[in-house]
Amino acid sequence: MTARIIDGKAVAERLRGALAARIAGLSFQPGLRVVRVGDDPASGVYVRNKDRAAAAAGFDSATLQLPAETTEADLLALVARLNADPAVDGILVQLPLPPQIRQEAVIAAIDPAKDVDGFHPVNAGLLATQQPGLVPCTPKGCMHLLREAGASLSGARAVVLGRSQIVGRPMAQLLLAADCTVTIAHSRTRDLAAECRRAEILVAAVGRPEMVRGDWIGEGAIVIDVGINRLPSGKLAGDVAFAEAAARAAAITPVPGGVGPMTIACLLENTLEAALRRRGPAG
Ligand SMILES: Nc1nc2c(c(=O)[nH]1)N[C@@H](CN(C=O)c1ccc(C(=O)N[C@@H](CCC(=O)O)C(=O)O)cc1)CN2
Repeated sequence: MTARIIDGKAVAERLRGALAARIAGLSFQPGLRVVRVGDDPASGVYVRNKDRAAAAAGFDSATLQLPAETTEADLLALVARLNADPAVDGILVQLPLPPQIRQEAVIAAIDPAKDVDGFHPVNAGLLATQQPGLVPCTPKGCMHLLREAGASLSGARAVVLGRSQIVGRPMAQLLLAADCTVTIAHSRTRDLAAECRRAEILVAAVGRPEMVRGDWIGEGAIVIDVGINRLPSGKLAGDVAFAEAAARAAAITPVPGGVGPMTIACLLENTLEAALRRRGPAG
């Protein structure tokens, strides 16, 4: 079998186009503020791409850049100001944060109604209890891609490799809500390869370049690779050994050009959703 490549860049472009059309019909511009602390170069690229995509789709978007030595108290004060600003519908604090700032404290300080990352415990709880809330962008993007690949989810055996708060756990919740039979596998799982091989849908989110080898893939599986790992050569690699896996899978996402662009498109989707919930269609 040679896998169909799931083109995340194209799907993201379509989604951004659809969002732009919806925003053009509104009487207000949904507001997004991205906060970057320090000068992590990868974060710089992601934040610029978010700003560019948001502006092109018609959002009122701005990045607030803070120095690397910013204190937790200063960042919390900025979050409080953004929470109170009626022009701001979505707040995203770019991760990772410098070591003097507790990520959980900052996430917990964001108004859940403006938490377009979907990381706040209130939004995590709403997802876990199948109530409407803001859903983390990367898992949401993976669900879009699975639908795009024509995956029939109901009753399918899905394995999520990785148990992070940001990707693995919410991904498992979304697959469960779509009636998959879900296994979360992780570093302590016995015989990871065998668990993965049983999957009809495999979502790899471990952050280890090409850890998932071709013989971990069940014949005809749909493989979603969340990993974006920078190799010493400067090249990007996913968590899945792409060529080996593509020889067995029915469909697979590439890196780059798979899940990454969907993360940004879903951030915009969440910002529009947050704006409409807060303001209603007339603003
Ligand atoms: N507050 C958040 N911080 C971080 C998140 C997040 O969802 N919220 N996710 C990642 C980084 N990220 C978005 O912030 C992100 C990563 C990668 C891409 C992307 O489009 N990647 C391209 C390749 C880009 C390159 O050349 O480096 C691709 O995969 O095609 C978008 C967003 C951590 N922080």
